[in-house]
Amino acid sequence: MASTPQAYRPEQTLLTLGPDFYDPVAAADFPETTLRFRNDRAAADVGLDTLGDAEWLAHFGRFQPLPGTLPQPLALRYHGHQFRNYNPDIGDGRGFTFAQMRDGDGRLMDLGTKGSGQTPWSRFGDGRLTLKGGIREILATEMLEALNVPTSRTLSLIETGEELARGDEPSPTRSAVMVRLSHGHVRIGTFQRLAYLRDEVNMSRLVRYVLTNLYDEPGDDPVRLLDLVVGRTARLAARYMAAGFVHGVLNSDNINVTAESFDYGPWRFAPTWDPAFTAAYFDHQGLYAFGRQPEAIGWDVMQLASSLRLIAESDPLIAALDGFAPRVQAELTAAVLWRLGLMPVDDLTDRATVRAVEQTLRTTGHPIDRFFFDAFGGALPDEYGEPWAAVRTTIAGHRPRKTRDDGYWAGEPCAMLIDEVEAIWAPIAATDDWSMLHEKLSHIRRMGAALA
Ligand SMILES: Nc1ncnc2c1ncn2[C@@H]1O[C@H](COP(=O)(O)OP(=O)(O)OP(=O)(O)O)[C@@H](O)[C@H]1O
Repeated sequence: MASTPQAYRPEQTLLTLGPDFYDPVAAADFPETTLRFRNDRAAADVGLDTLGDAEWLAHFGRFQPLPGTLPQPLALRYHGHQFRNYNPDIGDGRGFTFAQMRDGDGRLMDLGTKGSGQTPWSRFGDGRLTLKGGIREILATEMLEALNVPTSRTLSLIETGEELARGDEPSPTRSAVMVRLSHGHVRIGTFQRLAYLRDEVNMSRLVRYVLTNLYDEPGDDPVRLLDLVVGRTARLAARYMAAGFVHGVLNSDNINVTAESFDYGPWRFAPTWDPAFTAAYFDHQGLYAFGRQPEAIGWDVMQLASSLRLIAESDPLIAALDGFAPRVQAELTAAVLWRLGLMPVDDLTDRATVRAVEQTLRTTGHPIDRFFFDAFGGALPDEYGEPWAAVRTTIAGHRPRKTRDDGYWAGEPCAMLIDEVEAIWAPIAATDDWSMLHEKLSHIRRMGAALA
């Protein structure tokens, strides 16, 4: 991420896809707009940190267009497999792409919304987001960013003064509108929709759009695109595992082809290394359980390959898909070593280290966050007894990537288990006390700085 102040560089590249990809929409007219969270660190990466609070509210609560970018919000069209069932009736039902711009690294970024009102794709929904849902999204994105998982970032959360009815929250519950900063909003489901419609022209156009604008590789080769997506999604799956994160709803409409993680609904962090740990209460089969996430993401990428069959031969697509499992393995090794603050040695040694860590975490049921905190830099404290012998030996064979000088290591590990999420929400719900949230965010950012 760029560290110097960035100029605001607006774009409207999305319009080059043409009107078959989206529907112009308008934001809801909210009874109030109260600023609850502005992410100036993310804003600085796209030159928006100079906005005053009044301008911030005007753009991210009232959706007055930002200069030079999209003239009107666009609700994107997409389909997707939800828990393996194909659903052709989805699309942006409570959000839209509001603006596009370059970040400090020159990447094309989107500002997308959640809870901004109804669209042609709302079906039975109210188009709204609960305040608690927005806060959960802030917590997930900040934690994942600190733990080196590629993720969308929560740019803004504004409370909107409506009363919402929800089955999974005591109702009525408070409303909010969120803006996220994402490296594109092209989902695997965006491709699936075109395959479903057998629309070859737009499929080729979408391949070109993604390669040119999101992968910086001008071209139109669907196999090349699949190969790039395989590599990036393998990395995402591995980093979820090393972070102990369970996304909860890895449907194909929730997989961005840039493999930036997004859409934080019923997510949880796993307290222990339990492959069967499940986040969503409605995931009765454990389809998206902690240990099944690589398989779930791989399945979604297979749907991308099937969609691309519309314009490509199957053999090279299958060959590209075959790269997924080995890449997950290699990325998992790298991600676990990174979280341990260790340098790689050689392939065999690195894999042995990661295998020992995984097995011992699983058999001991030791808290994940505690272990990575204690083991950072390669020396396990004495309290870790006999069951940890193999881990102690293997990690000592690596040079540290970083020392433990940072003040973060003198405190307690920063975790984000469900009880703490609820504990952060409770004082906001009861007395509008936001202090716990802000304390937590600063602890998360201290962890991020200590790990980076
Ligand atoms: N309250 C709602 N009103 C209208 N549509 C909704 C609502 N909640 C969810 N949807 C729609 O249902 C589908 C699945 O919802 P999901 O929770 O995966 O997405 P989301 O959180 O709304 O958005 P995103 O995937 O962009 O983060 C999407 O098409 C979404 O727009």
